[in-house]
Amino acid sequence: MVQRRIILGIVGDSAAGKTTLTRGIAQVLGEENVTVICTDDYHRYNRQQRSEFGITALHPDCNYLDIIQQHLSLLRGGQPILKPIYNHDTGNFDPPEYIEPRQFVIVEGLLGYYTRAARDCYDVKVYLAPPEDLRRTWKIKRDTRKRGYSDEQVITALDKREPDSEKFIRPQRQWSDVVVSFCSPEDSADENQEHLNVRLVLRPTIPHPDLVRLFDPSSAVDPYSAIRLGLDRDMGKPVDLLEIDGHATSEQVRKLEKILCSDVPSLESCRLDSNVEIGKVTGTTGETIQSYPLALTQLLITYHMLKASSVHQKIGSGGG
Ligand SMILES: Nc1ncnc2c1ncn2[C@@H]1O[C@H](COP(=O)(O)OP(=O)(O)OP(=O)(O)O)[C@@H](O)[C@H]1O
Ligand SMILES: O=C(CO)[C@H](O)[C@H](O)COP(=O)(O)O
Repeated sequence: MVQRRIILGIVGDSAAGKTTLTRGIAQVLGEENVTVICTDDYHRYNRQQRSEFGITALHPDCNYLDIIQQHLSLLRGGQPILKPIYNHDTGNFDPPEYIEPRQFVIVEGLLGYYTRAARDCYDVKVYLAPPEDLRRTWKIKRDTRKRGYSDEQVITALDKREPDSEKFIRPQRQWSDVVVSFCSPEDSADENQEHLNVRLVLRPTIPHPDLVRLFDPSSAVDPYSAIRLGLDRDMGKPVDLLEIDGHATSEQVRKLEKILCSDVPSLESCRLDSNVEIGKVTGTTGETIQSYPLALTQLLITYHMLKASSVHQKIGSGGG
């Protein structure tokens, strides 16, 4: 019997940090166990056509959502796909690629949760939602450095895309199990990305680790702690909120790490001490930064992937 694959969705607007988050999770799970699919490859039109037709890459009609759906379903069942390739250097399509899914499949892109049938294919759904000003900064720096655009071209494109971001991209937040927002500390005007905080909205749609163990029950809740857990509402629904500051100490980070590892022992080998790649991000000027908030976000998502995998193995072997 072909073992079904575990599928992680990472959805968010352009330059919201999807590739950065994905890279670390793939490293933690072991690159040899992971297939990464970017749904930019399913654009219906090339760059020139989009410009002629006056349609943005964010519009559902500009993407083969039906084929994404079919491919997700095939990948989940362990079947191969012939995936198109969109080339960001040329703005055109390359010959398609034959892909056989490995144990874990990470699907990152703009419209991954747009259709119900696609949403039903994921084991874990993450939505990336940095504040818009931070995302615009990331997009301008990334597109000018890596995709050959000028500052003015990126700003014009961002403004032109805004109505589609609002209408088609941002509403997908509601379908996610975890919303990840990296953001500058409130008291910091600069964009020192080494110290970005993370705000994790944890919806009760999947079972999260018992994070209350992070805190000493005998002491009062410390609102100034660098790791905080609370209750909140997101898009009108009750959620848990885990906040991790960029200046969290290694002691606090290890405590959280220990909780994740105690539930999923196979995470032990992925701890920050032994895994130098986790939490790494290429800064906007090309420098490499290591971020505890990013590392812990990657560990938490990996935790959910491994949990989903162990549940399916149990079901597959007839266990409860
Ligand atoms: N957690 C983070 N901390 C600091 N900088 C980040 C973080 N995530 C992303 N960035 C910055 O934003 C840029 C864009 O990120 P990334 O390429 O991961 O976005 P993306 O969502 O995959 O974009 P696209 O969908 O357009 O390909 C990165 O090159 C990096 O400079
Ligand atoms: O929103 C995007 C996600 O990466 C890109 O802008 C879209 O894929 C089109 O790519 P390009 O600008 O290279 O033609």
